[in-house]
Amino acid sequence: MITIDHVSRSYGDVRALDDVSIQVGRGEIFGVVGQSGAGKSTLLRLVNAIERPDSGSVVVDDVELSALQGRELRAARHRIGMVFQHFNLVGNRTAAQNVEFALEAVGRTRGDRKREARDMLDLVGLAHRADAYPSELSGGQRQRVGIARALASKPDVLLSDEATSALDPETTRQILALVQRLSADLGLTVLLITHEMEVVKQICDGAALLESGRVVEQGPLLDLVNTPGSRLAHDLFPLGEAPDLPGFGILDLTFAGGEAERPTIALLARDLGLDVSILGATIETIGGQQAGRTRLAIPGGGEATAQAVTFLAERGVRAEAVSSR
Ligand SMILES: Nc1ncnc2c1ncn2[C@@H]1O[C@H](COP(=O)(O)OP(=O)(O)OP(=O)(O)O)[C@@H](O)[C@H]1O
Repeated sequence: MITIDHVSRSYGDVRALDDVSIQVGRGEIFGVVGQSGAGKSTLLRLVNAIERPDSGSVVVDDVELSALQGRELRAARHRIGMVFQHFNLVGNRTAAQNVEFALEAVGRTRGDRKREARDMLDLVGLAHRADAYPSELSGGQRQRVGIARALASKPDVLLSDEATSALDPETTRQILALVQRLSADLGLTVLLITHEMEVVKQICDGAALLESGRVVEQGPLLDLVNTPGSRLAHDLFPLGEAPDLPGFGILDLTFAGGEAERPTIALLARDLGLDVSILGATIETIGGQQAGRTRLAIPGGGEATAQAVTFLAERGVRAEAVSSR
């Protein structure tokens, strides 16, 4: 649905994007993460056809955006909805009128606009506040209006620019659940940029990590979790600094999919006769499957730790020795 193919974009001497290729399938929710200045907003502007790449191509729904001009370009933009961190609502217009603006842009009649705007607000659970002004709405409600507006022209693609960064954790969860439901119900493809790993964990099917304009990792979330040394996996499931425990080896285990449900650690302790301690664990449901990381202290140091790594590998659990003495 979205194919970003070998795209580069520079501003003067700054190479904001450097040979970036990302594919997002229809109905998929894909997250792009990276530190400030990594190139996330630039990427979104290219997918939104606000800017063009210096080289490479951006194809959305089989249409190459960089080849379009004038009316065709405007029509293609209406196939793409956008939500923003600070909602970007018009302050002296009601929630309904904000949504009607988007419908006016695609040429709906006045009567249709009113009806469709109410329908859209209903879809995001805000029909009862249709006549409220943005200043009378909470942050979460404003973002619901922003989503209703973005989806009013019935786009195939929703782009989200840090849409939950200004919201508290509970409101963030509710807005993400709404986006996930809309994506499933409407077959909407979602590309979101965020610096919040919680967002990626809660709703993304896949993710890419951008660094200085380059993609350093990308893939389906469960594959990333299973990739040795994956930085995204470490960021998704942080265990913090490894403690210094003399006489113990420290092992970080990564579980993804079915292994999380098996009593692997109990087997390790029983079969190898090790008094294993669990120092930390983080387990979540990703794409309907359990995934996470667990940090163990293995008594006996190097040899016992190596034995444990082999034991776990034989059972499909990846273990990395963090430190051993
Ligand atoms: N219009 C512009 N003119 C000049 N430089 C720009 C422009 N837009 C982006 N850049 C530069 O390109 C690089 C990538 O910027 P971009 O805004 O895409 O990063 P980002 O990952 O979105 O950062 P943030 O999370 O802070 O928004 C930065 O070095 C930035 O200074």
